[in-house]
Amino acid sequence: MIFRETALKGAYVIEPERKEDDRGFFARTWCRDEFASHGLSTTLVQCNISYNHKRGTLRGMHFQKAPHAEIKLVRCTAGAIFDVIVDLRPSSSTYTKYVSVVLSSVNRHMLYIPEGMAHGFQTLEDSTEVFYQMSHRYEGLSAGGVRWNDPQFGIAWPPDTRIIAERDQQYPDFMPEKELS
Ligand SMILES: Cc1cn([C@H]2C[C@H](O)[C@@H](COP(=O)(O)OP(=O)(O)O[C@H]3O[C@H](C)C(=O)[C@H](O)[C@H]3O)O2)c(=O)[nH]c1=O
Repeated sequence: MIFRETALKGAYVIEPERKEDDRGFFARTWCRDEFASHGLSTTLVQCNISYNHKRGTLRGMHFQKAPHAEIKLVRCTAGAIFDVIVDLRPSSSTYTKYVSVVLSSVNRHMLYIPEGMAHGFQTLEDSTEVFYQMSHRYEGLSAGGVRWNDPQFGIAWPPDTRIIAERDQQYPDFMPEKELS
């Protein structure tokens, strides 16, 4: 796998290395030793699927509050997503900055998301499916979120007619520091 750190420290775009032959190709999408050698978590507690009927479906921006903060490895196994992470680590030099990347069933790129980041995506195609590996179990009572269109972050989402859950529309404006309490 090829690991490229993003502008947000600790977040990586990971590209599977294809072993091609005339049948097609084989590639690893996760390897404990390779992840450990890059200083990335090898803790796997839960795997999730997110299936989305329509292009323009926007889920996020979500995180779990401490002590249930989670590391995520996200990839798109059908269709394509505009994937976004926001740095919510007050001590980080990129606090409140975001990074976006297109993950698709064609490029097979993955996004490794460390603790302290909000994550969300907008689907770019109908029938888009996302696969997650999580370092921590789901703790609904620790679920936190910031709003996808919060001016504090200024995320440049692809223009589209969006499908967004009521909860995701209603997060209050981000208040630095207070949000992470
Ligand atoms: C995340 C999660 C949810 N659920 C249940 C809770 C609800 O009954 C149902 C849908 O949950 P929710 O509406 O929070 O799903 P999303 O809006 O897709 O949330 C996800 O969207 C953004 C993009 C993320 O990065 C997280 O994976 C996650 O927060 O699944 C579970 O049972 N286990 C889980 O790990």
